[in-house]
Amino acid sequence: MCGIVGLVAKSLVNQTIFDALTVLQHRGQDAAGMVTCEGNRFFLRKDNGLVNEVFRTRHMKRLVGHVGIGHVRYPTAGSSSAAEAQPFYVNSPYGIALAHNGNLTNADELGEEMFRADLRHINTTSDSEVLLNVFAHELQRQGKLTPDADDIFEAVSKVHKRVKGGYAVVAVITGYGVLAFRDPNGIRPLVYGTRSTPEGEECMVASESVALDISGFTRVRDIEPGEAIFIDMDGNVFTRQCAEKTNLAPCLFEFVYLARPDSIIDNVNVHQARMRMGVKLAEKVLKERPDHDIDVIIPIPDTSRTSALEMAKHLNVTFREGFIKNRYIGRTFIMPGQTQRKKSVRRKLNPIEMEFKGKVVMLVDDSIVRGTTSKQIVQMARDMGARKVYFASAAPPVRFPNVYGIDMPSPTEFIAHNRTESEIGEAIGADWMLYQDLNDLKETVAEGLDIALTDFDSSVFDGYYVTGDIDDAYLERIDQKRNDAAKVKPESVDHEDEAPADLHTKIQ
Ligand SMILES: O=P(O)(O)OC[C@H]1O[C@H](OP(=O)(O)OP(=O)(O)O)[C@H](O)[C@@H]1O
Ligand SMILES: NC(=O)CC[C@H](N)C(=O)O
Ligand SMILES: [Mg+2]
Repeated sequence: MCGIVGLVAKSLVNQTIFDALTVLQHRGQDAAGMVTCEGNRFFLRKDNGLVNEVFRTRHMKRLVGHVGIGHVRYPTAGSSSAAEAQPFYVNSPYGIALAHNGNLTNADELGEEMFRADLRHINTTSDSEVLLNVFAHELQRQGKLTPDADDIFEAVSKVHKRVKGGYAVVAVITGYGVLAFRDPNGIRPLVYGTRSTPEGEECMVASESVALDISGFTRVRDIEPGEAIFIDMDGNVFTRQCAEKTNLAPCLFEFVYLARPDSIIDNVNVHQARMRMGVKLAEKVLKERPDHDIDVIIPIPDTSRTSALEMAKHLNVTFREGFIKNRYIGRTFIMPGQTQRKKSVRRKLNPIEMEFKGKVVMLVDDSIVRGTTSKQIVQMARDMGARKVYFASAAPPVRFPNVYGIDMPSPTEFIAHNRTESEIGEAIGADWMLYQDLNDLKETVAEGLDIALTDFDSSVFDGYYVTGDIDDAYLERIDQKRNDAAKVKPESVDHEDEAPADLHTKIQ
């Protein structure tokens, strides 16, 4: 789940895009990039690293123009080399740069089609480069010297016909403006907002509304599944539904873990949804063990804090921050390798002994995927003298691979693989294991909405894939290609050495 942003402003966009990317950093920590456009020229800076490492003052000074897009990357396809950082660029037609959150499930077939039928060259193993080329090809086929919004929307309609998977996209077309669109199931989030300035209205599109908030944009609405929005260079906004068949089925994991709590996604207040997850967990505790002996509820920071606090309140049990998080270490789950993830948990979280000693503790996390965090945390709680250690997860067991933009390709790597809930508890060393039920989780997200939200991409929990194109052979293929062992490279191999040479003018 990368983070994307697109902006058409009345003054330079570089700082506002930078600010947006810093609050979308939780969606991708591996690479960052930005393209700005002035007149008929693009300016590109992208590299591996966090936002404030990639964009130094010297780069920012040269990212000129009042139109641009940005990206933070968490790879789900191809390699993690800097050459696959986004945005990607093609010079024809017009000059287009594109950034993508999600994952295409037919990228291999499309890549082949690009080569054989569309006579286009793809230079990396990134699915996003394929997506850009499909769009470029379809826009070129409109055959216009100066395309208008209708031509651009027509090309997006064609993209929806060819591309499968999860995709929220921002693109900038040289001299014309910024385009954004969302897949027909609305799997990955996309929202837009506006800001008034003395020079006129400015428009931003982003993965999460928090990006709008911090720069004073007012959220207008989510982009609908299949819908596209085009903002021309003067800031005029055009929207159109470009897909024939749509069905809102947002990724349930966004609400559990991926998104920031201060975002609103598909009209769902993520913070409130997580609070309700805590209440549901408390209800389940009371149902399973009405005479429970929990002394204290301790969250595993950061993401579970919101639900753990509400769970404690509902159970009338003390809530304590027993683990202190090192604020300088990023999210462990989205780190690229298991060795790094494993090491990071201990460096990131340190227990406070008095909160554990002699107590029956209920640890709460938002989710358990590989069990990297929970195993170590339970052990830490015991080392601190906890009498009993219980564990609750605000999401059901993660049992199935994700194919829409979360790098979880390999079911055998999940702690829940071939284990019942109580066996998972044993595997992480907990005395009692409590999981949220899937229906309860869905209810916590959908509660209180004006328009009913009934469908979700809940594939990681139930193995149902909303795009309808996923079979066992596909899952087997991505497992072989992207499991942790397949990704491990000998220490001596420098990713930069394998990267295709830079083809485009890039600000160094
Ligand atoms: O079972 P695992 O494979 O360990 O994955 C699940 C854990 O990873 C995430 O935390 P992360 O450190 O990424 O981010 P957070 O600080 O936002 O909680 C998530 O919140 C769980 O704690
Ligand atoms: N997490 C994502 O959204 C990844 C986008 C794209 N598939 C990539 O690997 O770069
Ligand atoms: Mg966590």
